[in-house]
Parts: sequence; structure tokens; C-alpha cells
Amino acid sequence: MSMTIGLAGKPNAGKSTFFKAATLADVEIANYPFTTIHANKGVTYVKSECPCVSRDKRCGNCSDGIRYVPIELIDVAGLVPDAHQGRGLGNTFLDDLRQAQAIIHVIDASGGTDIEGNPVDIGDHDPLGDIDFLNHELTMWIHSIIMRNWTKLSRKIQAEGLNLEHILADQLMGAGVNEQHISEALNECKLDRNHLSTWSEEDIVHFCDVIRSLSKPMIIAANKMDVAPPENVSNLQALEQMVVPTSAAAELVLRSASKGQAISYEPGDKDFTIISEKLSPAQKKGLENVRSLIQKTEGTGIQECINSAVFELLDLIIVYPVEDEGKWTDKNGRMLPDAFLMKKGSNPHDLAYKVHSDIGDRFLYAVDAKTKMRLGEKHELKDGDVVKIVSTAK
Ligand SMILES: Nc1nc2c(ncn2[C@@H]2O[C@H](COP(=O)(O)OP(=O)(O)OP(=O)(O)O)[C@@H](O)[C@H]2O)c(=O)[nH]1
Ligand SMILES: [Mg+2]
Repeated sequence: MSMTIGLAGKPNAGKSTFFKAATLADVEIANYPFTTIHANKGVTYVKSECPCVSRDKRCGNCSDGIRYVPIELIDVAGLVPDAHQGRGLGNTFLDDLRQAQAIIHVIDASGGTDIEGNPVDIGDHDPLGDIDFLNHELTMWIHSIIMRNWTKLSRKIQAEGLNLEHILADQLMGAGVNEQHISEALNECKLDRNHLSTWSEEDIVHFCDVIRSLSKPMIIAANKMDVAPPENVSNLQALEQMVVPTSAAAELVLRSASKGQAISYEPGDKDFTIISEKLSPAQKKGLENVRSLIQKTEGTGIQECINSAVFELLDLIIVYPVEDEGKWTDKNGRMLPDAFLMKKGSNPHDLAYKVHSDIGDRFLYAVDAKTKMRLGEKHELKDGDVVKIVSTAK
């Protein structure tokens, strides 16, 4: 699986509840800080309309025209301010986020937990104060990795004229940072790449901050919206960042009830139908409470948050490679067998490489299976494109 999203934030914000609701994996959830110590990894899905809705039959790989494309989700231990200096559980847990291409920062919008995740009365803590610390901890985590060999590196780069991007990317590879991130950050910070000894401590921290924003883009889940004072949610939504109000607890109720065949509900739906006749009055009442919430808020926000992270924050599209442009099938006759998440701006040649490096090397041209038009190597693919790749015979 090529796409990984990390759930991070202070303890007790609802990360594991979000994770459990999104993956249905069995993980521990509790109303005290540091319930999660070891990271949980699982599979969740982005949701999109399947291209087969334009055909007269469904492809068999979607749920009645809704396509679910798998991505990996990681739930990590809670972080507190100054974790990079060893507070709370320290920052070693940030290493669990290294594969993440994006981060969902789970905030307790109810104000019912302090900055360290200890329960307080609802509304007692201002969640706006929880926003910035995570970026700072991530920046300082990158900083600590860079500083491990800084003096030696800067001397070496100056003396041997080595490539700075290459050396730093090598150093930060474990944090999911690549040469392009470094190169963009160097340009943005306008630092003298040949004289690292002239960079001040402030320059280095700013440089790490830019690397962090490029390599770990973040979306905020304003969680516990079911119990949050409305102004807390609207204050968070007014921020100049991507914010999605969520109720991980409500999603967990609905996904669990759906799995137990008590209700009919698909992630992201704004309502559900009770299908079991065996529910107790208490279970029915619980479900009706969730119904009145999601009718008001247009869903629990969990699927919306995952979709926004993938399609808006990371700017990805879904492309469907096929071998038969008429039937939209692979060589075994399976219709629309694969759905690939790709960066917006990708072209058919990039898709060919994603299918197989060999097909990429032997790429000739592609065909848009919807219009039957031939696509050049540099043609920009769109979300939902169905594409046949033509390559030279082996
Ligand atoms: N009302 C409400 N409570 C929630 C929601 N999401 C989580 N909770 C509760 O918040 C508490 C903490 O949830 P967890 O999912 O364990 O939080 P966490 O962020 O994983 O915590 P740590 O592992 O300690 O960092 C539990 O009591 C959950 O039931 C929500 O959307 N609404
Ligand atoms: Mg947890």
C-alpha cells in the first residue's frame, strides 16, 4: 500500500477511537492519557464514485457504485508539549509517523481534556491552544535528527563540495523526507548552501519547520464534536488550516452496529436504517442519539476527514488502469480491477511505472478508455480516468 496517514495529537483526544472506527481493528480506548503506547497500524479506505456507474453493469469491485480505495492508517501514542525534550512518553514515538505522507491532528474540540490529556470539565480547556504544539514537536524531531551530525556534516560539505540535498535527504530518510523536500526548503529559506557554518540556530529551526510542512502536511480533526461547545468548533473552523469536525465515538457506534448487522450504514452516510429487530430499547435510544447528531452535522466527519486528507491536502486523484479499453477489464476479464492513488499532475507514463517498472520502461502510449482517445506521454490524468497503457512487446 503506497499511502499512509498518521493520527497524532495530545493524549486522550480520540486518536484510537478514530482509528478503531476507521479500520474496525480491535484497539484499546480509555478516558485517561497514554492509553496507546505502541502504534496501531490498520487499513482504511478513501471513498469515491466508481467509474462503472457510467456503464450498464457494476464492476464487482465497488459497493453499488461507491469505490473504496485502501490506505494505511497509523495511530500513535499521545504527545505532549516538549516531548522532544523527553516529556510525557518522549519523542521516540514520532518515529512511528515516519512513513506517514500526511497527518491527521486529532484535537479534543470539547475542551474536556487539558494539554496533557487529563480529563477536566467540558469547556474548561481551550482547544485553540492545542493546535500549534504538534507542528513544533515535529519540527524539533526533524531538528534533532539533523543536528546529530551537524558539525561533521557542515565541515564535510564545505571541504569536499558534497551535494547538500543528497546528504540531508540521506540523514532524514528515516523521517520520510526526500531530496525534493530539502531542495524546496533550501530555496524557500534562502540559506547559503555552501557555508552551513553561517546558519544560525534560528535559521536551522526555520529550515526544519519548512521541511516539516512540506513532508508532513496536516489536517485537523476537531473531534468530540458531539459534546463540544459549538463555539469551540466554530473557532477551530475559522483557522486558516484544513479543519473537519468529527465524532469518532459516533462513527465507532455506527461502524460497529453496521458490522453486527444491526443497521445499514456506509462510512460517510448522513443517516442509517435500523435493520435488526433484536435491538434493546437502550441500543435503539443510543442509535437515535447518534442519528440526531449526524443529521445535524451531515455525518460523523470521519470519512470526510480521510477523504480531505487524501484528495485535498495531498492532492491525489484515483486512476484505473485496464487492459481492454472496450470492456474496462484486465486480462482475466475482471472489470476495473485496480484503483491507483496518484499525485494530481501525473501522466500516463507515471501510471505505467506504477503498474510495473517494466511497463514504464516499455511505454508507447495510452488510451483513455472513456473517450477512446489516444493520450500522449505528457497528458495530465484526471480523477476517475480509466486508462489502457500500450507498451512494446518484451
Ligand atoms: N464524546 C466523545 N468522546 C470521544 C470521542 N472520541 C473519543 N472519545 C473518548 O475520549 C477518550 C479517549 O479516547 P482514545 O481514543 O483512547 O484517545 P487517544 O487519543 O487514543 O488517547 P491516548 O492513546 O491516551 O493518546 C475515550 O473515553 C473515548 O471514548 C468523540 O468523538 N466523542
Ligand atoms: Mg490511543
